[in-house]
Amino acid sequence: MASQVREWAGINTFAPATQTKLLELLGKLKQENVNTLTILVMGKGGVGKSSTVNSITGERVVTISPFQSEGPRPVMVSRSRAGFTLNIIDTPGLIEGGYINDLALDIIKRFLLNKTIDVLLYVDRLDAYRVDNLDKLVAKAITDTFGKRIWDKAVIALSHAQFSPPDGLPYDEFFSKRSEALLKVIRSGARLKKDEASAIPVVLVENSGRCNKNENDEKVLPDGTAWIPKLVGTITQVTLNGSESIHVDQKLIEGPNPNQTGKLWIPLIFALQYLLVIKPIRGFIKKDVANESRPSWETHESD
Ligand SMILES: Nc1nc2c(ncn2[C@@H]2O[C@H](COP(=O)(O)OP(=O)(O)OP(=O)(O)O)[C@@H](O)[C@H]2O)c(=O)[nH]1
Repeated sequence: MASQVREWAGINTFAPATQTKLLELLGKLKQENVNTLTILVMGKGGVGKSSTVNSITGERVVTISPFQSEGPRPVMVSRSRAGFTLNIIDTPGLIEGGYINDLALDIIKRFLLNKTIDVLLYVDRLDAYRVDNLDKLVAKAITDTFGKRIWDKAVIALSHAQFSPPDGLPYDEFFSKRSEALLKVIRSGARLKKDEASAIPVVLVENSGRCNKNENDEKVLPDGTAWIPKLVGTITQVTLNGSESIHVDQKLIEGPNPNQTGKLWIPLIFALQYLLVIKPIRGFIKKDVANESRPSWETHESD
């Protein structure tokens, strides 16, 4: 199967310094016997999911549109390099008209059947000023679909990182406030404990062609960090963090079967019905019959 996977040619488009760092990270994964890495990219519509997939691969593998794309279809891009396979699954936005797009979620689940998710890349924008109930619903939908443990394998990526915060607010302060607010709403939607949520790493992404570069021609954040190696480094850390990857099987897709669960109660309900209703009624009738005074005609006849 590996022979069908296309060579990861896009890595050659990165600045040499970025290429070196990426190859080092792939080497680190291979050293730990991780030869395949599958990243699931999720988030609301138009936040930069597809652009981030293209940035990581260094290729235009998925189409980008300024408008929310139509047709809720996930796409898996696979690339191999030096015996290592990278799979990235781009998914459609999870919100449609102010609600969770259940159809998109269902299609994503079925697309993932028999696949193993090593990392969940949850994308949102840095340049947003508030979180709302929709963010909470998205986090809840992800937990309801894949289970709470998927957040042990999560990295949050905030796109549009080359952004100037309003009112002269320092960039770091804006970033930490935005991260905190998002983690808080994810925590409540995903039903995570405080420490589980604060363990989720948040990294910055700038997909624009106008992203600043350093003297080595690497794409950098406003603080000078080369963001592609930083993002892939964080993905590597989460891959190797010891918590289990999420295998999507039929059972996970279908969830607990309510009919099956109901059936287990049937014998117990019958037993309780017998003990609490039928048995006492029988006893009561028997007692009643025994106590009944014989009718006068019966008494006469026997005289
Ligand atoms: N400046 C800037 N623009 C971005 C960035 N990421 C995405 N965009 C733009 O935002 C728009 C939406 O980006 P997409 O990558 O298609 O977003 P998406 O989340 O995949 O969208 P859907 O597939 O519709 O859910 C496009 O016009 C992108 O060019 C970023 O980091 N910086």
